[in-house]
Amino acid sequence: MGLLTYSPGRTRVKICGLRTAADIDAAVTAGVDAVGFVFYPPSARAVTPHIAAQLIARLPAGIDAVGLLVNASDEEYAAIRAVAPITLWQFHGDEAPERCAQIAQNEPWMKAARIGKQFAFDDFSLQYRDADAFLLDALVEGYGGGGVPFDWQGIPQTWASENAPRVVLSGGLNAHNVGEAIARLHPCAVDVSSGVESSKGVKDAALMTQFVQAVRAADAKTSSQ
Ligand SMILES: O=C(O)c1ccccc1N[C@@H]1O[C@H](COP(=O)(O)O)[C@@H](O)[C@H]1O
Repeated sequence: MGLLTYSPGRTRVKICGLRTAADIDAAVTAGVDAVGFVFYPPSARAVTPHIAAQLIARLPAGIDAVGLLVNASDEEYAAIRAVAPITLWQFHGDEAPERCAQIAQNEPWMKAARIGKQFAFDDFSLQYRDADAFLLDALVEGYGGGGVPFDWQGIPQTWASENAPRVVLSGGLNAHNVGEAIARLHPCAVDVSSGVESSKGVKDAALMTQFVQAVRAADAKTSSQ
C-alpha cells in the first residue's frame, strides 16, 4: 500500500537506515510499509546508490523505497537516480520547497521538520504545502537519526488533527513509546531508526518486530475505543 496511504486505525510504518540484505528481509518480515536509505555520507547509516539498488531489488511490490537526502548536490542526486528506483523522497536538510520539488520531479516527497523548543507549525506547513507529507523529527546535531524524541505536547492540537493524514512522526521512537505517540497524534505513519538498533547503525531484527507489533497493538486499542 505504501507509506503515505492514509488509513485511520492502520498506522503505516517506515524503518530507516537499512544497510544489509538481512536488514531488508527482517523489516519485510516484520511488516513494514517502507524502508529508508540514507544518502548522507556523514551518517553511520549511509549507503551508496549501488548498495541501495541491490537492497531495493529484494523488496516485494507495495513497499516504498525511501531516499533520504540532506542538502544533496545535483551530482549526488543524479548518481542515486541513475541506479536506485526510489519511490518516495525524504528531504531532511535545509532544502527549500522549490529544491524538493525539483529533485523529486513528479514523485512523492516529504520534508522533515526539525522541531526544537519552539517551532512555527503553521509557517512550516504553509511553506511546504506541496509536500506529500510532513515528517516531524527532533532538532538534533547532524540533522537527524539521533534517537531523540521531541515534545509532542508542543504540537498544536488543531494543526495535528488537520494535518494527521500527511504527518509522519519520527524522532526517538521505539517499541515502548510508539503506542503513546499514536494514541496522542494519530499520524498517517511512524518512522524509526535508532529505536530498532542494537548499536549505532546496526539494525536488530527482534527490535524491528517488536516495533511493528507495538504499532499494531496501538492501532487495535484505538479501534476498540
Ligand atoms: O539516520 C540518520 O543517520 C539520519 C541522518 C541525517 C538525517 C536524518 C537521519 N535519520 C532520520 O532521522 C529520523 C529520526 O531517527 P531516530 O529514530 O530518532 O533515530 C528518522 O526520520 C530517520 O529517517
